[in-house]
Amino acid sequence: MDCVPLHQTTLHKWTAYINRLHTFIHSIAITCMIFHRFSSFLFTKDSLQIPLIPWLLISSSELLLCFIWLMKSAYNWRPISRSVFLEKLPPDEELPSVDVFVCTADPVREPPLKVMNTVLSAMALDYPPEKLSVYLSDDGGSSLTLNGTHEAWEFGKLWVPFCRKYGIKKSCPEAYFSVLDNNHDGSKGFREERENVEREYEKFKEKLRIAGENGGVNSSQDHPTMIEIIGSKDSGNSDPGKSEIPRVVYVSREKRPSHPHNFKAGALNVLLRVSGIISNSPYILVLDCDMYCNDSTSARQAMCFHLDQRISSSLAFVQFPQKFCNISKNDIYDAALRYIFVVMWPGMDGLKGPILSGTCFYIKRESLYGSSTDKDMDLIELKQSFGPSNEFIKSLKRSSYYNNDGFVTTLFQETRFVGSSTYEKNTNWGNKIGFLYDSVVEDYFTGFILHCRGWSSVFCNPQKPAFLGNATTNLSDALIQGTRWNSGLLEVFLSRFCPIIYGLGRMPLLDCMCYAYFSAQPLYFFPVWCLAIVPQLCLLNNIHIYPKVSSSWFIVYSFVFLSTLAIHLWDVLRTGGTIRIWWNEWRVWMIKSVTAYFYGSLDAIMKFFGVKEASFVPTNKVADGEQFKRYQMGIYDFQASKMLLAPLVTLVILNMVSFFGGIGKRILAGGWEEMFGQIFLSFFILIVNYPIIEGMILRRDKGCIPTSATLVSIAFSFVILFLGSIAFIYMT
Ligand SMILES: O=c1ccn([C@@H]2O[C@H](COP(=O)(O)OP(=O)(O)O[C@H]3O[C@H](CO)[C@@H](O)[C@H](O)[C@H]3O)[C@@H](O)[C@H]2O)c(=O)[nH]1
Ligand SMILES: [Mn+2]
Repeated sequence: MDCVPLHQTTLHKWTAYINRLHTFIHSIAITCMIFHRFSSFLFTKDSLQIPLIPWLLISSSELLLCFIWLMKSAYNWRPISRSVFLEKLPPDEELPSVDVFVCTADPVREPPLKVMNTVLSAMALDYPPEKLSVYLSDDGGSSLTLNGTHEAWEFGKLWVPFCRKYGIKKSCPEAYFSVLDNNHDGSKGFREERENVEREYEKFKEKLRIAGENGGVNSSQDHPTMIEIIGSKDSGNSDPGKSEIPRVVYVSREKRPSHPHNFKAGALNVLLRVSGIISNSPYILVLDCDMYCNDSTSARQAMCFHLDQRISSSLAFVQFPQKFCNISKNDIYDAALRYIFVVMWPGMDGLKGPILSGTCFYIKRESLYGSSTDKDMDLIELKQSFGPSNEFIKSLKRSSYYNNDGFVTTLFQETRFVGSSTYEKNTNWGNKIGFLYDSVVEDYFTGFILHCRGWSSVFCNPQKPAFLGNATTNLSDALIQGTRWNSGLLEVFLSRFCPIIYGLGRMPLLDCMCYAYFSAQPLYFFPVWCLAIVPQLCLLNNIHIYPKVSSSWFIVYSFVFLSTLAIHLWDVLRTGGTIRIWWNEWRVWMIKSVTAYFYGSLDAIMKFFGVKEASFVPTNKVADGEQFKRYQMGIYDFQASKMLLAPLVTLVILNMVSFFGGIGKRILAGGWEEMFGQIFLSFFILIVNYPIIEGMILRRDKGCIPTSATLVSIAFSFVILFLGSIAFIYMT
């Protein structure tokens, strides 16, 4: 059979050349720098005489920065982009079926209306409806969500045919009705129908609102399995092959306090089993409850890769970028995670493919079943891996099937069985099959193991965002979320699956470096903390740690500094960013290093020593009006816990003291040449973190830094300064 190419790949040759050249030059510079750092300490008796402890801290920081930079350079090696040929897809009858998994966990932090919009947007995907099933996992076990699903189904009966009839791509009702549609304004029939659907949508919203007001409280940690195939009773559709709207299944797995439920990964694995028994589609779209489909053609786009015979056999998943509808122009918290989706993922796409990113991906079911589906496994072995359900084991060998009315009670019982909290006991779920449990960033870890097993992935980043979600738009939420991610990432780094060790030999070196960078990234906290404290204390105590301005070694250090700034600027500008974004990303990086990376690392280290258990606080999806306004205006909102603020403010105060103190001393005692590097470093830290100074001194609104946090930080800074001076007097 002829192999029709369904997509095409473009290598960004010039970008790759420039990147590689930079990597080469920068490597030479950092080698010189490290050489100087060590030789000036060990051999020469020149003017750089640093006491042992500061030297150790500074040199290990520099080494760590170099190591992380080296890993990161792999992302720049071979950036590509891709485009698809939708018109070359096989006819609808030949398309494989798709199961959509939507996860929700908490009706308060994740309002049912949002979740239902996601469900509806998935129901209205531009795909044969009989080949589409939408599964909603409700970890909260909330009657509000179940009730909402019923209402969504009712409204879906109107919404889905409406989208199909008029080819509406923005298939999320809330998003669709919030903009005036001028594509179709000519036809009167359309306008009438749109008005009618909009009225029904308002009614639907009202019903959810009223239910929300009267809703009871459920125990999200302790409830039985609850599975319902919505609308199966009243579908009245004698010919399921011709159904108008996709099947919707509500799944709330059993949760008991005595059994670990493994958070989102656990929920997804239950969906894998339940859907295996019900529809067993070969491809699965995974969505977070706040990520709606913004372009209904995404399933077809994904099929342009999954069905392209040049790559399909080893392709595990097609990852779309996470994009957000609530990002402001300045995006002061870098909530869009811009760098990840515009620089890193396209870079990995040129290698074995991007990292699995939690949501917005179409994955091949088979890839999640590990090597256990080998044909020659017998029933006992299969049951040891997959658990005792016969029906589920049967599904492993059977291709997808759709039976609406043929769905009998015994099968239904079986779905409840596979959703029970003890089902996975002594099986390979979460360990070798399904989404993996070893890290709270189940996406990163599962993707890593898939790549280790030889699967590849593809990054599909169309002009029109295929999915849109809600990003965290306040400092507190962003840092709490970042702490969880970084804890999970470092957890992998510290485990036996550490990418640079486990990955080597299982995947190409460059991919290995990309994975290593990601999991080592929380360690940025160490150099950032050190370089924001040690040179400053040295400055105040007349110890110089960088070469004199007139020395040629000074050029090496300056070059490393400027070249790091420059390559980042190049990355931002070549991907359509601005200087402002570049500067902003620096600031966010520093803020995160001091807080989220730091606490994330602490968390991971405590888990490593068994002092702490894994936890997953779902991110808040309800925006505070005032905070959101400030975010939109580009004004930092420092309403966060002291635990998050104190480190930031302390370091800023410390740098203010050392900057002004350092200059004062130079005026009195001279020594500008030796101390220039350190004075500049403090200056740089201060201008990058200017909003913190502003929030502490100049602002008096609700989002400013609370006086109590400032006082605590002043106390901390004095302790550090005091300890620093004692240590230096003692050492020198
Ligand atoms: O016990 C849980 C906890 C969470 N979730 C769901 O998981 C999703 C992601 O949770 P969220 O609180 O939104 O976390 P984020 O940090 O925003 O999520 C990012 O990071 C996660 C890994 O930490 C990935 O799984 C996500 O896809 C990615 O968007 C949401 O739909 C939740 O409802 C569950 O189903 N069960
Ligand atoms: Mn989220």
